[in-house]
Amino acid sequence: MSDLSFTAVVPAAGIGSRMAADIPKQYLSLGGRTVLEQTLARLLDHPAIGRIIVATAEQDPWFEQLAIARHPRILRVTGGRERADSVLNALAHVETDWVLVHDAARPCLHRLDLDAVLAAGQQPQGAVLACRVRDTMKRGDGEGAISTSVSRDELWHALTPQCFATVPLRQVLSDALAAGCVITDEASAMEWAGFHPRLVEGRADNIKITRPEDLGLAGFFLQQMNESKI
Ligand SMILES: Nc1ccn([C@@H]2O[C@H](COP(=O)(O)OP(=O)(O)OP(=O)(O)O)[C@@H](O)[C@H]2O)c(=O)n1
Ligand SMILES: C[C@](O)(CO)[C@H](O)COP(=O)(O)O
Repeated sequence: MSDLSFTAVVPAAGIGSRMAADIPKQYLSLGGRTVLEQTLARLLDHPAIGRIIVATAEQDPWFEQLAIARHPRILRVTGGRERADSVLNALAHVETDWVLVHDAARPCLHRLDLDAVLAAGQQPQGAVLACRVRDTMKRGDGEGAISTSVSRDELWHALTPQCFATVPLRQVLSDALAAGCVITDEASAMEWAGFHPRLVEGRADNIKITRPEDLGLAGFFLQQMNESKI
């Protein structure tokens, strides 16, 4: 697939509160570049991806300092209060029939996983990269004790990229947010509208850098990836 049929949307407007760093986690150093630059490099390399629309915070002073900010395929737009708002703002600038949304905080995306979710996503239901739960899952009682165990059969971690037809996603995300739904990924909005996105099994090292311990892990995964030239 090399027809530039996808636009990538990269939500990068978060503050990284769980990372507890001095700057938003997408601008922390990883493998000699920022997290965001590492993520964008994975997307720029793919022949099916044309433009990349990066949603940053309105007052973000860091993005424009990056050389990649002047890349001809990259457009910066202003994000929103929540991740879903940032994605919706970016979707307003997507002109292709198909779009993939990928977190700025997920730099360890393997090419084969990106190939797979792009191939699976070009159909009405869309597709999300995901990995099966490995641990026994518990639901807490809210007071620090186990309420119950949750069957891990068919329990998945939703990752990104998540791929959909642009027009339906834009409309459904707008409607779901207007209806007051809590939307933490694009698939949630599509499910709310009755769609059943495909699950594309991906690698568990496609981690979302969220907490301090994730940065070192991401550095290790990236080093492994670069050594194996994936
Ligand atoms: N209003 C927001 C909130 C988040 N994001 C982006 O969505 C991705 C996933 O969100 P998350 O990991 O939750 O990032 P933060 O919101 O920055 O983290 P935290 O919840 O710890 O503050 C990140 O790339 C983040 O920059 C965004 O574009 N706009
Ligand atoms: C989109 C996502 O990465 C899929 O797991 C996740 O929902 C983002 O959640 P966050 O709370 O915005 O990090």
